[in-house]
Amino acid sequence: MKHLAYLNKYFWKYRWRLIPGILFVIISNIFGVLPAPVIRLSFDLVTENISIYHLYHGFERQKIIYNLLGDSLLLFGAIVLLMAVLRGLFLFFMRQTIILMSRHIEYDLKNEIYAHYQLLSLAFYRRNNTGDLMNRVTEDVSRVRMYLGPSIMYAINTAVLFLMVIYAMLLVNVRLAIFSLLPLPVLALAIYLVNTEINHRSERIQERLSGLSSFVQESFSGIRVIKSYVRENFITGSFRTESEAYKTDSLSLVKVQALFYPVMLLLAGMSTLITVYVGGIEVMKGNITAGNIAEFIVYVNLLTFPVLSLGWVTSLIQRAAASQKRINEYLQTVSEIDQPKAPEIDIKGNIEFKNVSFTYPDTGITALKEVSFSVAPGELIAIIGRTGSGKSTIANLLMRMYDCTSGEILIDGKPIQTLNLENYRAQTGFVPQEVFLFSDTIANNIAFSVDKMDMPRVEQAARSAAVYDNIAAFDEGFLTMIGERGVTLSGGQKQRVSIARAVFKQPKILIFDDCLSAVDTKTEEEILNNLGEVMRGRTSLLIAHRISTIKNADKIIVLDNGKIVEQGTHNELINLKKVYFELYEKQLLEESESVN
Ligand SMILES: Nc1ncnc2c1ncn2[C@@H]1O[C@H](COP(=O)(O)OP(=O)(O)OP(=O)(O)O)[C@@H](O)[C@H]1O
Repeated sequence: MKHLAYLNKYFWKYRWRLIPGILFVIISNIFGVLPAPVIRLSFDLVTENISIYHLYHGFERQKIIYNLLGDSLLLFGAIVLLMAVLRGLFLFFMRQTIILMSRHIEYDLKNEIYAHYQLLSLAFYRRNNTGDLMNRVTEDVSRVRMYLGPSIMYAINTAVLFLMVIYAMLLVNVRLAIFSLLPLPVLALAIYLVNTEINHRSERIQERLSGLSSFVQESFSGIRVIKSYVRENFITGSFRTESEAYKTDSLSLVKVQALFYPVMLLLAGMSTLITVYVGGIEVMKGNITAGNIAEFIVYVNLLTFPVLSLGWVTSLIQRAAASQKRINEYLQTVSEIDQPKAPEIDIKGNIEFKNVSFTYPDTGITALKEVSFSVAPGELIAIIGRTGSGKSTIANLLMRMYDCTSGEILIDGKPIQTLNLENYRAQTGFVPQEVFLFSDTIANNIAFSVDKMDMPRVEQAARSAAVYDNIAAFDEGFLTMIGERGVTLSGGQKQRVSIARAVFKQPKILIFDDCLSAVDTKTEEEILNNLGEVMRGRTSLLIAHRISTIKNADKIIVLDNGKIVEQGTHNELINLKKVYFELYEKQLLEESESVN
């Protein structure tokens, strides 16, 4: 329950919906209880007057008594009807305030969680899977809403009604009151147990369902592999097994649900039965009137639904508390990357790594060891090395996706951690190794860094990335949709759109993480020539595997197993005749073999 206390700030925010809501609950219950004494009056009226009516048998007066009785009953009926209408009206207001409040809070909470997600570091996203992150904004928030809306509403309703009805019952007859209320706690407990079991089984079904959809999603994504390995039958079989488990669980849920209504009706019926039996004895003793029995039956019926909802509400609150606990875990997670409130400055592009070592927090892999190098503004630095040698890690640290474990990274002589993070990232263009494009138009993908579209700049960026002609060849040009429901770009086209996105930003520092691997050497040359223009006056960091890509760099760093093993210009490194030279020879050999 303490986890739900987090939501109290929202109750305060929406207090002018909650307080009238509670008032409407009270008023609607008054109109719910009042018909009971009216019904008692009308019952007693009939029983008392029926003998007088018979007494005047054969007399003119009998008709008058009959009419009088009829009129009075009609009046009582009209009063009961009016009360029901008024009760309905206030129930409507109650929903309009409390349920609406829950929807507003649901909206606020979703936004709060999502905004918090945006602040969290890359390491957080590595630690948690996407499905789990999504569930907290959707499923968990929906469960919390059930607490904020229906649970609170029914809980208040039950409390108010209980107080009113039990007070009214005790006023009439204590013994009858105790007897008629006796089965209700049993009813509440039974409903709670059945409900818990229903929730338990529903949860299992939900897990099965998400397992099933993940399975289907993965098999559709990997359909090419499935077909080429002729595994369709195997996959269909696996799907059938998953579906079978889902069916079995669904059937077991239906069995428990089938129990729900009979148990409820049986126990509610017991209350009425006891009321009539004990009430009858009390009438015979002369303690109460027959009208009181009718009145009590109305009371018992009034209490049945709140008692039912008590079990339901308890399990809803339990589920909401578990969900809020999960939500709080994320909301209380703070990003490892702190964002200092430093002033915004224009960076020049001087980069210096001083004895930088880095260990990935989630895996404990030390990816960089005592790395030191510096780049002057406007220089092009290239990094080459075997896979897993730590090249992308340098790019990650430079984008401040992580902070280094030891050593220091200086930008224009200032430690990177002291810079205004948003301002710094806004002046840095990053082309990641794994291309990611949004399901949107090509133009919007390229102009992702700005709110307002600038078509000439988009076209220029596309030219620099040597992808302009490809885009122009599409029927809708830059307005072509890409992604799930749009055209599928080739690997090389995607890489170039991704480059155009970074170039569009016109940043002070450009980082290309192995982003020319999917283009042929001719296109690579074209891109590098174009980028030569773009990169003038900007510091660039080019990560690559091919020496042809980087040989014109001002400085080349050769990484091996997280350490810098050589650094210098292409000619200097060739003259060293060590690691770089060997790599060069090997690549030349591979090229001449592929030509032959
Ligand atoms: N997000 C991560 N979390 C944990 N470990 C990581 C992460 N990214 C990389 N590593 C590990 O760090 C080491 C260096 O990886 P990195 O991606 O920097 O190499 P790379 O030189 O860019 O390789 P490639 O050329 O294959 O892209 C590897 O051992 C890798 O397994």
